[in-house]
Amino acid sequence: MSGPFSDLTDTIFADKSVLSESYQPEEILERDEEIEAFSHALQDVLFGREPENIFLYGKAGLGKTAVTKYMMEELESEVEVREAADDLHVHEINCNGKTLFMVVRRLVNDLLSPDASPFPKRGLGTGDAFDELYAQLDRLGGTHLIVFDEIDHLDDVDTLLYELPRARSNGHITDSLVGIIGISNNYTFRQSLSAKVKDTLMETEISFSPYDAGELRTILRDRADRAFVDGACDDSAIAKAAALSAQDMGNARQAIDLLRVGAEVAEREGDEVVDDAHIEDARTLVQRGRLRNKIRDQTEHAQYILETIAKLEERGDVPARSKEIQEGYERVADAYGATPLTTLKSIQDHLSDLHMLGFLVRHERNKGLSGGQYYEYELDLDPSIVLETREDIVQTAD
Ligand SMILES: Nc1ncnc2c1ncn2[C@@H]1O[C@H](COP(=O)(O)OP(=O)(O)OP(=O)(O)O)[C@@H](O)[C@H]1O
Repeated sequence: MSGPFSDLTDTIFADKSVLSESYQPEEILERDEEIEAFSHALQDVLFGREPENIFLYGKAGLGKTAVTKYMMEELESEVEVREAADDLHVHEINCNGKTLFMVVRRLVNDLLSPDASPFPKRGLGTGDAFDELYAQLDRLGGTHLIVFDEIDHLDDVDTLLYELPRARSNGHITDSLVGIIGISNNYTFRQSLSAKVKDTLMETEISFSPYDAGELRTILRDRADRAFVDGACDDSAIAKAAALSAQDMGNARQAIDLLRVGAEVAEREGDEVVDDAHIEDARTLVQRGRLRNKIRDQTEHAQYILETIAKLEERGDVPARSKEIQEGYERVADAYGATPLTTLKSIQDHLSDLHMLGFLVRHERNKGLSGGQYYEYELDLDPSIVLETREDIVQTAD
């Protein structure tokens, strides 16, 4: 019997998971200098000495997390064979959206013995959480490396960076050693710290620069060898994905995404080899995906305004003045059962924000001799993206 799946065979992918976000490469390519600096900073761990603090800086997708995971695994296996090294414990925590209390509490809970009850969410303060953290570190002993991802997002990072690195010299811990590894997208993070912390924090800084097209080609070729059936991906497709990502931000995640989506396009079209044209299509799809997310991030009323302009645009009624947009917006908001914003000024504020965010093009008009100046607006993206995204949002809300 033949069904919808019976004709499907995988002629392109040998192991698609190699192109997924969760895949951890066995080998890190094109980051020799960063790995060298990282090993140097970590070497004290092998001799049972207090680790250096390490801060990694760099924009998204430049390998900070991949390199850190790789270094931690390599260090863990080296520690096993070194007599002078203490037991090594690695802890990882993402600081985005967390308070200092939440972060310290999470660490305490990671360290507690499995039968102990978790540190309470309420009733105790950050000082109590630090006391418990120190007690647990000493209970376990050994060396603890704590990786704080997105450390610049932490609310009271000054306290963390004042307390933890000095825990031993201040006598809070005696039987354990602690090192901090901070990861941040923000190069000015260090400048934002208080003078007290800046003066006392001794750290090694490692900065990750954007990959160039050649480096991205090496990374992609290695992934492609594992991900695809032999001969299923043209070298020129790899070069194209590398070049497009290098032109943008030199982001390896983006380059890998282009390759994966390009291969999916080829597969859908029934082609057996991924080529440049598939990568071009992938770029359009990825860009559309990014725009959709950007639309979803807008407030409800900003989205109604975008939807209004998209509808005006489909009827050929753009560029439009804010008064016309307001009339359309009121109908759109009503249709969703929402109470529309009432003043023209609030619509104009939204329009100005949406223009700043790159959603709208704004034209300045003068009324000639009668004086006065006003603006007209139209979308700076395909109206179908706005309308489709809105439809999706409405459907998932139902
Ligand atoms: N040098 C490299 N060799 C192999 N794979 C890499 C390399 N650099 C990055 N990657 C891959 O690219 C993707 C993004 O890298 P990673 O998550 O390490 O970036 P990041 O700098 O931590 O970015 P973010 O701040 O966005 O988390 C991952 O899939 C990672 O495996």
